[in-house]
Amino acid sequence: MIYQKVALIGLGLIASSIAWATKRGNLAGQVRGYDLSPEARETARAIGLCDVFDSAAEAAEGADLVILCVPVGAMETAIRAVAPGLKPGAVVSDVGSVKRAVIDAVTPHIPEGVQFIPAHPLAGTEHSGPAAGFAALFDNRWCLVVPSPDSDPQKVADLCAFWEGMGAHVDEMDADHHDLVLAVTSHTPHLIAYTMVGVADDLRRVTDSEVIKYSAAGFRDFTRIAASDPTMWRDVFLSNKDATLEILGRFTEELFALQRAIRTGDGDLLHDYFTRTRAIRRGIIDAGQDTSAPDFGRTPLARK
Ligand SMILES: NC(=O)c1ccc[n+]([C@@H]2O[C@H](COP(=O)([O-])OP(=O)(O)OC[C@H]3O[C@@H](n4cnc5c(N)ncnc54)[C@H](O)[C@@H]3O)[C@@H](O)[C@H]2O)c1
Ligand SMILES: O=C(O)C(=O)C[C@]1(C(=O)O)C=C[C@@H](O)C=C1
Repeated sequence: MIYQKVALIGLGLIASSIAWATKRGNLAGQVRGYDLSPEARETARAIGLCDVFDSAAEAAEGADLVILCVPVGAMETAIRAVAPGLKPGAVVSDVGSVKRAVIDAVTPHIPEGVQFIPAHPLAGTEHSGPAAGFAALFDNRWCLVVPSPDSDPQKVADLCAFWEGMGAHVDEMDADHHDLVLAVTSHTPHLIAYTMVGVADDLRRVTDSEVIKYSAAGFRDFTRIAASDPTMWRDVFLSNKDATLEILGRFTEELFALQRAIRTGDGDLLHDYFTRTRAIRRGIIDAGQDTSAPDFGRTPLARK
């Protein structure tokens, strides 16, 4: 057991997965939780997720670790609600998909004697809410921990051990580098998926239901990603503006180059480009880093 009491603020996909994974690994004596939505609290109680309280302050009372599991734009409200009652020596962490904006929003509200050690598990699905979580979500996935120079090494080690206990591999990263890397690997790809599904939806008006009826596997993958939570992703893009716009600018330039190659019939350019990208994918698989197994325990039935 790593912590006596762990409190989860926001009981959605990530928090509910943390609750199940914590129980599976016997990592805490008690898991406490609160969600702003009365329906989410009711569902969490009904499925026996954790001890659910009717205020954030009560949930965080006496907790050794408080994890903010709310959308990035709600992190400040969440820390304000728990800060006055935090136990001296407690650690506050989060799971937000963006790190710099969360650090800027949360740090000013951390009381004396409490440490804020941000984290981000690189695992998720397109589902949300307390019923969407399952214990295996973090198995063999990365969790990036973002300590500051002031972080107590023992508290960082405990938080890393907690994530490892939930099945994750842990790495430490600087907040700005995290935001740039995630803009490439997660944020911009989501925006492209949202856009592609929007384009198909516009086209559907022309081709009736053909776009959906004959959708191939690649497009179906886009629709899965584009079904992700609108609040979460609105907040991600507004909070990681600079890095996303930088990567989107580069993406647009490449897209124009490929568009031109198609128009001018430059088959060599297209072939060279696709050869390069195929080598990247094969390199990932050869390095044993491919985690895109078809199901990967995503089904809620695998919860316990
Ligand atoms: N979904 C993913 O794939 C994924 C992966 C890694 C990290 N994240 C990050 O994890 C966080 C949570 O994402 P999720 O997918 O679990 O979202 P979710 O929509 O499933 O759950 C978020 C919950 O927070 C609650 N909430 C909102 N404001 C609140 C407040 N002030 N106090 C208490 N509860 C509040 C909502 O009612 C909701 O139930 C986000 O910051 C997101 O960026 C998500
Ligand atoms: O698999 C998915 O559904 C996800 O989009 C998960 C995903 C990702 O982009 O990989 C989404 C957002 C996160 O912050 C971390 C993980």
